[in-house]
Amino acid sequence: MKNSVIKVTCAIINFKGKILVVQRSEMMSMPLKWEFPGGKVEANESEIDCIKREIKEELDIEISISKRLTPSNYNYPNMSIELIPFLANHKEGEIFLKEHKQYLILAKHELSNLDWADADLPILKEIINL
Ligand SMILES: Nc1nc2c([nH]c(=O)n2[C@@H]2O[C@H](COP(=O)(O)OP(=O)(O)OP(=O)(O)O)[C@@H](O)[C@H]2O)c(=O)[nH]1
Repeated sequence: MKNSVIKVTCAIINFKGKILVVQRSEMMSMPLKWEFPGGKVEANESEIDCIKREIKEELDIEISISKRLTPSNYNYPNMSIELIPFLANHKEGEIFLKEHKQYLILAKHELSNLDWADADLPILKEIINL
């Protein structure tokens, strides 16, 4: 399993022109790192179904997807991931965090101040240049 690439989707969710970001909890791997909400694609699941499911599970909100951005391939010491980003809009529901420590809704120029998971850095760059 060590050599297989794990597919992970994540969502860059637009809230009135700002972007929702979440911080991993102390109990998760990569504790306290910031990331875009999302998670692993399950067997026989489409990327779009995956991101909608993960957002419902993690934040209890519904989103609509507007665009797939460029995937980021990253080799962590113990695993390799393909992180697949989607631009999304908040459709309905109030945010209720099920797993993460906290969330922030930030303007684009504020994003780079956070301590991000390494795989997210190319995605961050793409978003800032959009
Ligand atoms: N959701 C999400 N995961 C990310 C991002 N960047 C990044 O490196 N990851 C990594 O991709 C994996 C996502 O899987 P997950 O969210 O389903 O994982 P998890 O915390 O349950 O995983 P684990 O318990 O296996 O570590 C995690 O190892 C996470 O650290 C990101 O922006 N969003």
